[in-house]
Amino acid sequence: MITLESVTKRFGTTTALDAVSLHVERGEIYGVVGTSGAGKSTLIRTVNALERPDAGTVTVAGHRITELDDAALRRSRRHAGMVFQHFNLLAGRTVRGNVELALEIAGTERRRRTARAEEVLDLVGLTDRATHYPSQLSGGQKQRVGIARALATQPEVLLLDEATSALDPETTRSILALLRRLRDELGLTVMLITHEMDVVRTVCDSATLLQHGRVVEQGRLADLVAAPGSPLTHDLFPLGPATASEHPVLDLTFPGPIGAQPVITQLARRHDIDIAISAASAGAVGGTRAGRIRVELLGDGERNAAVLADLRARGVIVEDAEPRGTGTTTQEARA
Ligand SMILES: Nc1ncnc2c1ncn2[C@@H]1O[C@H](COP(=O)(O)OP(=O)(O)OP(=O)(O)O)[C@@H](O)[C@H]1O
Repeated sequence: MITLESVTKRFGTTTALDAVSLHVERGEIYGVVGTSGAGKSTLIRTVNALERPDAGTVTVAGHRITELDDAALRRSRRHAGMVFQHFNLLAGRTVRGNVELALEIAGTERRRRTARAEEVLDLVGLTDRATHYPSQLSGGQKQRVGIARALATQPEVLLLDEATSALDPETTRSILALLRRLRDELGLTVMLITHEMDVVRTVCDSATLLQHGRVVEQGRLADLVAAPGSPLTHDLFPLGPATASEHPVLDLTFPGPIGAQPVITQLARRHDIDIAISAASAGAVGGTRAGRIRVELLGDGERNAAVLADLRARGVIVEDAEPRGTGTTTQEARA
C-alpha cells in the first residue's frame, strides 16, 4: 500500500533521508521510529507528497506520487489522511465544521458534507460533540476530531505524526485502540511516526528504525524480537545500564513462546547454580510475546558455560550486557 524505493532527500548539506526503502502492506499498522532529527517527519512528508524526494520513488495506494504533476499530486493526497500532534483544529469552527472543512477543500458538494461528517464523527465516537468547539474538548476528543477529519475523504491510508505525544497514557491507549478498530473495520493502512516505544509495542505490526536518515532496522516486530542484536527489540524492552560485576552479566531475549516457559528456574536446578535477575521487561508485541531479562550467573566457569550452552539450545538470544545500556535510539534521545 505504501512503498518507498531508495528515497533520498537533502536540505542543503543535510541528508534527511539517505536511500530509504520500505514497504507497508495493506491493513498494516506501521511505525517509523528514531531519535530527533533521524528523518521521520521528512519521511512521512514524502508519503503525503508535501516533500518531493531528490531521488527514489514513493508509491501510495498504487499511485507513483513521485512522478505526478502538481494537479495530479493534489488529487492523490486524498488517498492519505493526515493526523497531527497538536490536532491543528480551527478554533472558530465546531467539531462538525472542522470535519466539513476537509470535505469542502476536497470539493465534496455541500449537501454530502454534513452527512459524511456525521458518519465519521460516529466512527470515532463523537456524535454528541458535533456542535461543540475545540476549546470545549479534552485532548483525546480533539485528536478524535483530527482522526475523523483525516478519514472524511475516505482515504485508504492514515498517516499520523506523533499523534499521541501530547496525550496522557490512558488517552493514548484509547486512541491506539481506536486506530486498531479503524484498521479492522475499514481495512485502513496506518503509518505512524513516534518516539514513544509504548506506542510501537501496543499497536504496530511492523516498524522501521531510522538513524541519521538511514534505515538501521526494519520488518515485522514478531520477526525482529527473534533476531539477535536487534536494536529495536532493545528499545522495545529496555533493561537500562548494567552494573559491573565479577560474574558474567547477560541480557537474555525470549522471543515468542519460550518466554512462557520457566527457563531460568529449570536451568538453575539442572546445573545447580544460582542465577540473579537484575532487570526485566516483557509484554506482547506484533501479535506475539517477547521479553528480556538481565541475569548474573553466579556459578564457576564450567557451570556458567553449561548454562550458556543450554540457554542457546533452547532458542534464547544471549548477549553480553553493555555497561552503558544498548539503546541506540529513543532511549538515548530521552536520556
Ligand atoms: N525544511 C527543512 N530545511 C532544512 N533542514 C531540514 C528541513 N526539514 C528537516 N530538516 C533537517 O533534516 C533532518 C531530519 O529532520 P526531520 O524533521 O525529518 O527529523 P525527525 O526524525 O522528524 O525529528 P523530530 O523527531 O525532532 O521531529 C534534520 O537534520 C533536520 O534539521
